[in-house]
Amino acid sequence: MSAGSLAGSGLCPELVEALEGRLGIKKLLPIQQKTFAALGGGRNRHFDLRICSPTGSGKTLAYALPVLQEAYRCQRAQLQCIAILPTRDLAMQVHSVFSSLVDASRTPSVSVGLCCGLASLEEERAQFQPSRSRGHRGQLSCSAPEVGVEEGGVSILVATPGRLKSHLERRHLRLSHLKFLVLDEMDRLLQQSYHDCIPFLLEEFEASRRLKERNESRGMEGTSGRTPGEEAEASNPFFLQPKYKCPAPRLVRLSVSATIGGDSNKTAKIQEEFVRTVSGFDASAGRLPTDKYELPENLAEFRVVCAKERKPYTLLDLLKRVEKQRAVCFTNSTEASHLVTALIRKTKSVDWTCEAYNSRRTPVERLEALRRFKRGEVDLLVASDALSRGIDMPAVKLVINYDAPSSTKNYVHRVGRTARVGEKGTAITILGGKDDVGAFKKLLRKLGPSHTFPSLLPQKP
Ligand SMILES: Nc1ncnc2c1ncn2[C@@H]1O[C@H](COP(=O)(O)OP(=O)(O)OP(=O)(O)O)[C@@H](O)[C@H]1O
Repeated sequence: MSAGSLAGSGLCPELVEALEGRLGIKKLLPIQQKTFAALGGGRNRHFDLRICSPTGSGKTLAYALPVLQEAYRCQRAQLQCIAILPTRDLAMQVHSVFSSLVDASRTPSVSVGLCCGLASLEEERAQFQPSRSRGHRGQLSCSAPEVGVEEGGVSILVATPGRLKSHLERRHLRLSHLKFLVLDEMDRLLQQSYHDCIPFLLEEFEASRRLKERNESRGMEGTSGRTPGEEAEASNPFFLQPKYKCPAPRLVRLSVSATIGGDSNKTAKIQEEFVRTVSGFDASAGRLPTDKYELPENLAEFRVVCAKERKPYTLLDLLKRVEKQRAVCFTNSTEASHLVTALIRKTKSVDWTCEAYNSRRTPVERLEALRRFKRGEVDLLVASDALSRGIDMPAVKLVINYDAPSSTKNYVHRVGRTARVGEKGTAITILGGKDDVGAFKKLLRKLGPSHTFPSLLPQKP
């Protein structure tokens, strides 16, 4: 059996079938193997976990697989996992990863919901309503329902912070069975103004757990025997045995990012307990990459230097020089993204088709732009940093930084849209004058002594 093969991975048959059949995945990537092992296939919930690994290394499935395996094991229509993503586009992307696996596995007790503001609060709330007609093999909880809170409904909820908070404030969600809280792009979630959602969620979870314990001690909950899920587990060799029996559900926080920082003041907000790290970073395996980031292995980096005011011409010249391919061009603002798009479209001698992708466009327009890009109808997406984090575009070959990135993290996430999952990719940064060159040199120092400053783009690459 080869390393990482699905057959020897400990994954349940539903997931193996879904991965192979729906996603065409034949083996697990290193960060996926490590995370699955650390979490004992979703059963080991004795510590919180930070999942740190370079862009495009497969972190989404790294957390999705143990979460789903645990949901299949339990076979209960209860909310077991909330995954929080900083933007709507990312939430939709992660929702579609979970959904494609769940749809392919045809396990009616497990379902996935999405709350990111695409629909009204009431429409989103409908996902949390019990759906007894689904004929799930598990059972709805015997515990007394909390006032205003629905039982049943989705097992995995993917949400943006603001929207999740709105549902929590209205008590639309029952949290007492929650096992996993995923904070994807954790460092960005903590940066944004709405990060107060996370302490709020943790407080709600605690309150809900206390209520459940009170109810149990008053004899209101009558589950003494094994659940159907536990019965199935006892005879199922695919589920790993836990080292210790877990008492009441413990909330495991899974923090995920290619650039998790070591700022303990910020991470304190997440209230991690006995935190461990699984790392896909070679040099710092087992430790947090606090001030050191890593780029994808097969990334070729170049720079082009020009006078500030000549940047538009330099970009056009670049597009004429390099072979037309699927590419993303980053700007530092939505205005610049629109201006650059208009410029390329107007320039007859440049035959790249392009679209603007930024926060000024509606979510539907952005989704459509992404779809057209993925279908190959658009060669170049001109994006503000709305696209720099997490968006998965497997076939991107080239990233152009029209505006120099503002930080090391920003550079890592931008260029990480290419050279994903072992593919080759190129990043070209346009530097407008000495100041840009100096600032860029400074921010790249954080990539460590082994990183060499990108060379000048050859005349004929
Ligand atoms: N085991 C696997 N085998 C082959 N491809 C995989 C595997 N797991 C994931 N992928 C693919 O790898 C790509 C990148 O995965 P993903 O988006 O999870 O990366 P990431 O590490 O979260 O990146 P980022 O840090 O940029 O968000 C996706 O297209 C995904 O389908």
